[in-house]
Amino acid sequence: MTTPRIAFIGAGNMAASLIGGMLAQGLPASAIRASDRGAEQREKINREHGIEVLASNAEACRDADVIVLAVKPQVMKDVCLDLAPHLQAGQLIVSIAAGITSASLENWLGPRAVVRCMPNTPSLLRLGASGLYANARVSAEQRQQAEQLLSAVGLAVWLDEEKLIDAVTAVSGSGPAYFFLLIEAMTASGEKLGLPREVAARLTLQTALGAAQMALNSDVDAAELRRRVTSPAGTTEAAIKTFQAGGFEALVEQAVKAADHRSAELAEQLGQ
Ligand SMILES: NC(=O)C1=CN([C@@H]2O[C@H](COP(=O)(O)OP(=O)(O)OC[C@H]3O[C@@H](n4cnc5c(N)ncnc54)[C@H](OP(=O)(O)O)[C@@H]3O)[C@@H](O)[C@H]2O)C=CC1
Ligand SMILES: O=C(O)[C@@H]1CCC=N1
Repeated sequence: MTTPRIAFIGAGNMAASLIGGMLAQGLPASAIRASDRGAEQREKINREHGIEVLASNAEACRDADVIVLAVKPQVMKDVCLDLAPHLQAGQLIVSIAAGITSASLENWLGPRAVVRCMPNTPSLLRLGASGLYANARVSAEQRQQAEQLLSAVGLAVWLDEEKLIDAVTAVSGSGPAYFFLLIEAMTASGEKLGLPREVAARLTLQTALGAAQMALNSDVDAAELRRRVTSPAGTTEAAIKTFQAGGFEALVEQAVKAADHRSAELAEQLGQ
C-alpha cells in the first residue's frame, strides 16, 4: 500500500502524540500536514515534529487521503461545517473526538466514509491503545489505511458497534489519567513515609512499568499475579484490605461508568 497523505485538523495534545508516534514509526514528515488556529501551537508542532502546520483547515485537507479531526468535541460542528465545501471525493474522515457520532459527522460533512477512533496519549511512545469503528461507507482499503495509521502507534482494535467507542473512551482513552493519578498518590505517600520525592517517584514509575509488563507477558491473569505478591498476613495484604475497605473496585467501576456516561452525554449535547 502506498503511504497515505494525512491531514490533522487541530494540532493539540492528542494530534501531537499521534504525529510523534507516526513519525517515530517511519512515516515521512512530508506525508503529514496539520492545521491549528493558534499561531504559537503551529510553530511548536512545526518545530517539534518538522511537519507543515497551516492556519487554514481547508488548505491542510487539500489532496489528503486521510483527514484526522482532532479538535475538541465542543468545536467539532463548526469545524466540520466550515470544512464540508472543501472536501474531495474519496477522502477518509477519521475523528478522534470523544462523544461525536459518525451520524453527526455525516450531518455536518455530508455522506462520508468515517472512521471513529479513540486513541490515547501514550501513542507518542508508540504504546497507544485505540478502538476503531468504521461506518458503512468505509472501503476495505480505507479500513486498512486507518488500521495502518493507528497500529503504527500501538494497539488498534476494531469494534462492530459504534456505542462501544464510549466504553473504549472510558477505559483506555481517559485511562492514562487514572494511572497518572495513582502514580501521583503513591509518590506522595512514599514521600510522606520519608522517601525523597525523586526516589518515591522513580520507585513508583518502575513498579508501574514492571507490573504492566508482567501482566502483558504472563499466562496468568492480573488477579493471580496480585495473589503472588500478597503473602498471608503480610504487608501487601494490609494495603489491599485497606483499598477494599475503602471500596476501591466499586469506585473504579463508578469512575469508568462516569466517563462512559459523559461520552454519551457529549453526543447528545453536541451532536445536533
Ligand atoms: N487528550 C487526550 O488524551 C485524548 C483526546 N481525544 C480527543 O482528541 C480531541 C483533541 O483533544 P486534545 O488534543 O486533548 O485537545 P487540544 O485542545 O490539546 O487540541 C485541539 C487543538 O485544536 C485547536 N483548534 C480549536 N479550534 C480549531 C479550529 N477551528 N481550527 C483548527 N484548530 C482548532 C485548538 O486550539 P485552541 O487551544 O486555541 O482551542 C488546539 O490546539 C478531542 O476531541 C478529544 O476528545 C481522544 C483521545 C485522547
Ligand atoms: O477527557 C477527554 O474528554 C478526552 C477523551 C479521552 C481522553 N481525553
